[in-house]
Amino acid sequence: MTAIPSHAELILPAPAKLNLMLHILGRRADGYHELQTLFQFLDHGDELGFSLRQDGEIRLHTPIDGVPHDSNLIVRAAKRLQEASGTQLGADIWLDKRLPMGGGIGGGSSDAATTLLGLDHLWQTQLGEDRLAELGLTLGADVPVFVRGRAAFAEGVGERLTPVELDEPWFLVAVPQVFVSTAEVFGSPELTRDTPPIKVRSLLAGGGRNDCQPVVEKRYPEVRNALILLNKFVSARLTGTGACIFGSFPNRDDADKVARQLPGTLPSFVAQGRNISMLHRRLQALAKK
Ligand SMILES: C[C@@](CO)(OP(=O)(O)O)[C@H](O)COP(=O)(O)OP(=O)(O)OC[C@H]1O[C@@H](n2ccc(N)nc2=O)[C@H](O)[C@@H]1O
Ligand SMILES: Nc1ncnc2c1ncn2[C@@H]1O[C@H](COP(=O)(O)OP(=O)(O)O)[C@@H](O)[C@H]1O
Repeated sequence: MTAIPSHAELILPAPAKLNLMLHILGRRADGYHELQTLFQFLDHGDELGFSLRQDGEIRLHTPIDGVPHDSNLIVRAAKRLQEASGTQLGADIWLDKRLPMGGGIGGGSSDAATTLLGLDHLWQTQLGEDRLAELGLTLGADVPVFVRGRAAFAEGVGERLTPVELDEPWFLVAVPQVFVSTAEVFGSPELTRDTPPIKVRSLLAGGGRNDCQPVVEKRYPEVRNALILLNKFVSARLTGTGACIFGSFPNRDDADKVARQLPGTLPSFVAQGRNISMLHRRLQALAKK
């Protein structure tokens, strides 16, 4: 059952992402970390529904437990777009939450990007992708890549994006049942922050790792145990700061077979890696209508 009513005027996906690798190069004066990371989208995600309101109100009708209405990235994104565009319009919004939260697969950031693009379309504010990516960055480091919708090599804190063409394998993503705090991982004394920068070309030839993984494995036994388990079938790696881990397969069947062998205590899903996000594919289809 979807949480989105059939009368919603616009229904759009908010896909997950994976960090196929994540290197930490250093720490900036403001405490944020300089990264190099490779983002690819998954054909699996949340879904959002939008309808116009003439009274300027932003109403999210599907609250998330533990996230107050005005802190929800969807509401924050909608308000940021109202301020930036000066529109007098508002919106009713519904979220069908399918992605695990705080899992390193970017659900909150993707919801924010889908809200920016969806309302820009509905309100006809026509801010353009550059301005929307800029607005997105004020909501979170991962929002711009979802606004752009192209698999990318990211530098800086994730905002300097170079689009890349990657293979599109199938991924098995396992979801250890633990919440990993991004701030705790980045704040850990044992985190290595001195990986030398690499060129995107050498990365595409293969390789890379996730520098956060040793810290997360040490602090979160649930993640360490899940990695041990998945590594029995496929080379497994952490995405972002976790808790989700993933392995890649040449086809869906192989991924499904491994998924069936994981214990019930380790939920998982299978999805294809995509270089153009399904949000953008949907928006392109709408533009052609
Ligand atoms: C690590 C990545 C990789 O894609 O993803 P996730 O695991 O969150 O999905 C992101 O860079 C996460 O970016 P984002 O999700 O915006 O992080 P935030 O919640 O804003 O950051 C939480 C905290 O982590 C630290 N932080 C975050 C990003 C960064 N480049 N350096 C940092 O030091 C900061 O202390 C910040 O206050
Ligand atoms: N719409 C939203 N969806 C998910 N999380 C949200 C949302 N709005 C705010 N948040 C907050 O952002 C945190 C990180 O969410 P999420 O993007 O799922 O994690 P990650 O960046 O690790 O993939 C959540 O724990 C929650 O407190």
